[in-house]
Amino acid sequence: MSMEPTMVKVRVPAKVNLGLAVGPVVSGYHQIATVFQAVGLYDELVAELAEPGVCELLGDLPDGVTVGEDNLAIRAARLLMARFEPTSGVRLRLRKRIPVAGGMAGGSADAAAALLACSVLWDLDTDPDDLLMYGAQLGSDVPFALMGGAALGTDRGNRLAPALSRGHYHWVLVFGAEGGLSTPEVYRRFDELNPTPASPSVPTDLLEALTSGDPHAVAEQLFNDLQPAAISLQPKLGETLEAGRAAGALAGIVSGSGPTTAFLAASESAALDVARQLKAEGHQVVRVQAPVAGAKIIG
Ligand SMILES: C[C@](O)(CO)[C@H](O)COP(=O)(O)OP(=O)(O)OC[C@H]1O[C@@H](n2ccc(N)nc2=O)[C@H](O)[C@@H]1O
Ligand SMILES: Nc1ncnc2c1ncn2[C@@H]1O[C@H](COP(=O)(O)OP(=O)(O)OP(=O)(O)O)[C@@H](O)[C@H]1O
Repeated sequence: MSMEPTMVKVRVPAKVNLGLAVGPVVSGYHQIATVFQAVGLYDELVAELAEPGVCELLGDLPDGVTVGEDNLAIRAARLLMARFEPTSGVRLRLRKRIPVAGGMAGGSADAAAALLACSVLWDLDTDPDDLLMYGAQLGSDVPFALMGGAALGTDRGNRLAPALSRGHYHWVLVFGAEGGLSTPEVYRRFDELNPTPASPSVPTDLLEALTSGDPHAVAEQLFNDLQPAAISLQPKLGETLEAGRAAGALAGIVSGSGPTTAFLAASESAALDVARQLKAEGHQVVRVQAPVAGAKIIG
């Protein structure tokens, strides 16, 4: 009797970049230095065994994502299928909560979830490092979605080292009200605004703040080199950042390439107050804790 499961369910988190330094382009990608933190906002993916050769995605997906071959979850499953030629196929079901084109690595999260789910479903001979390597082939943010927690990312963002982190952080996320932002477009605007960027690095002050466990210290060190580019494409983001600070957040930043904005609060009750006020002003708001684990099997 086979002990292999016929169905695997994976939960995978979104990310924020606590610091994002962007440098020059090398081979089509910007060199970056970033501190990733996985936050408690999750997509869920179920992978079920299917007839040989089948690789398909079902699910009621939000605007901007299709179930077709370009979906990152499908691309991840296809990559493993081509590499390992499993005897059965796979049917994926995706439940998205991470905003699409929101700067929180939602598509990357789904690719990470599919890699993990399919490797278990097909009982593949892969270790965590193999999955990180396949992830990097699918997108710069995919390895971190597998790893979770807090990490330093360099090169294209795909080369990871775990970062020491103490404490729990309370964030209020505000989703973009004017649709998503295209990551390549934000990087292009960055190039227009910064014709000769310096080689990127993460300040040790940020890493030290993270080990202190003090949200006030971390709040002082938050930065995002893509923020001016994102604001230049969606000027209202500047007003949202102001609103979050006025509502009592310690600091606010654009998350990654935006347009999600992330506000760090001093405590859970402070986050509740910030969220309540921003909601009353008409913003679409979610409260999350961080750091959380990376892609994980939950059934
Ligand atoms: C903004 C961040 O989310 C910060 O973590 C990432 O840098 C973006 O990572 P991602 O969405 O996984 O990006 P990928 O799917 O690898 O690349 C999409 C496109 O974004 C641009 N891109 C991405 C990553 C990078 N280091 N430099 C880039 O210039 C490139 O035009 C690339 O073709
Ligand atoms: N499973 C998926 N979920 C969301 N978008 C996907 C997925 N697969 C492919 N895409 C495509 O990728 C584009 C970027 O989506 P995504 O949600 O990953 O953006 P993002 O969160 O801004 O990315 P990042 O933070 O990594 O830059 C979408 O516009 C969509 O067309």
